Amino acid sequence: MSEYKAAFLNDELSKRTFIFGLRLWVVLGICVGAAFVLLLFLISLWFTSKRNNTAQHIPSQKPMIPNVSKEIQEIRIDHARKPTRHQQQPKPHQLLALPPPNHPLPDSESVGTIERQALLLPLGEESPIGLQRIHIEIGKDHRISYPERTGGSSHGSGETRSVDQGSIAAPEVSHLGWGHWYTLRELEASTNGFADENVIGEGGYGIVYRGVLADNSQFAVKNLLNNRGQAEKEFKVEVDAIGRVRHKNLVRLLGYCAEGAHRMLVYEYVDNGNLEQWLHGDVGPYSPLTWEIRMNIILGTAKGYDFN
Ligand SMILES: Nc1ncnc2c1ncn2[C@@H]1O[C@H](COP(=O)(O)OP(=O)(O)OP(=O)(O)O)[C@@H](O)[C@H]1O
Repeated sequence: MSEYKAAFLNDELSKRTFIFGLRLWVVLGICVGAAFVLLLFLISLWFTSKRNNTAQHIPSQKPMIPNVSKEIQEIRIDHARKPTRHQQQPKPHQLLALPPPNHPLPDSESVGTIERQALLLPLGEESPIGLQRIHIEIGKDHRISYPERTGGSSHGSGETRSVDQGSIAAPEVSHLGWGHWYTLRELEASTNGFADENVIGEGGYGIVYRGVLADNSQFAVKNLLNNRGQAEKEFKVEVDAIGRVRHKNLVRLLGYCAEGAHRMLVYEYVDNGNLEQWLHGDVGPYSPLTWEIRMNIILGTAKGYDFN
């Protein structure tokens, strides 16, 4: 019986069809192959659409990866006044300028070759952005000369509004060795009087505001809290450690303001958010930080801590 069936099947499959006279088993084979290819195609389509949906869940206000807004150049500073290793420890937010994936990281040797460099502008020069700057020369005694100040704090809201003209005194801090001295009035004007809507963050030592200069460039100014003289301490450490150093993994300190009891630090503005936001913030169901990016963050952080 089974032999009969096999012979019958053989006969049937060997019959020629109307499709180019091909035998039935050939046609069936072609159909099975085509169905298999179609199935593979549909599966790949499904995977592609799933991936696209995932990408759409990532918030659009943030870039896919924390790109470097711009490269921070290294500078060479005076060896004799090189801060101690302890002083140079940058804080996490200062490592915001993260290297993009595949970006070659600086080797610590190239960063560590530090020499004297004149960084500062002539005394009393009026800057193109309308801010009067102090000029400090890295010289033998590292002293700072202050231009004659006229006028004082005049507008704005927030805690600095209470500062009247009479309370504006020459900074008591000297021997800073570096920096641009901004007046309280100038910083008030560019932060809309330290308005709440200009707040971009708050740390353990003070509130950070976004400021906009006349040429539309932005900066970040940290108004140091003065709890039991903490502002003065933090101010000195920050200016001494960061002020004279430029490194691609460190946010650059542009200058400072020291008037009366007020101590403020002016940084370049880095619009990348902070590391905590990227690691623990609302970035959607899937973090855009790939392992490669995470490795670069870790390496960049380590390099930032070790740029002696
Ligand atoms: N230069 C900057 N550009 C843009 N945002 C900044 C800048 N500096 C600070 N911020 C924002 O302000 C927040 C607070 O910064 P801040 O330096 O005061 O605190 P911190 O470093 O996070 O903590 P702490 O000072 O207590 O160690 C940062 O997390 C960051 O979001």
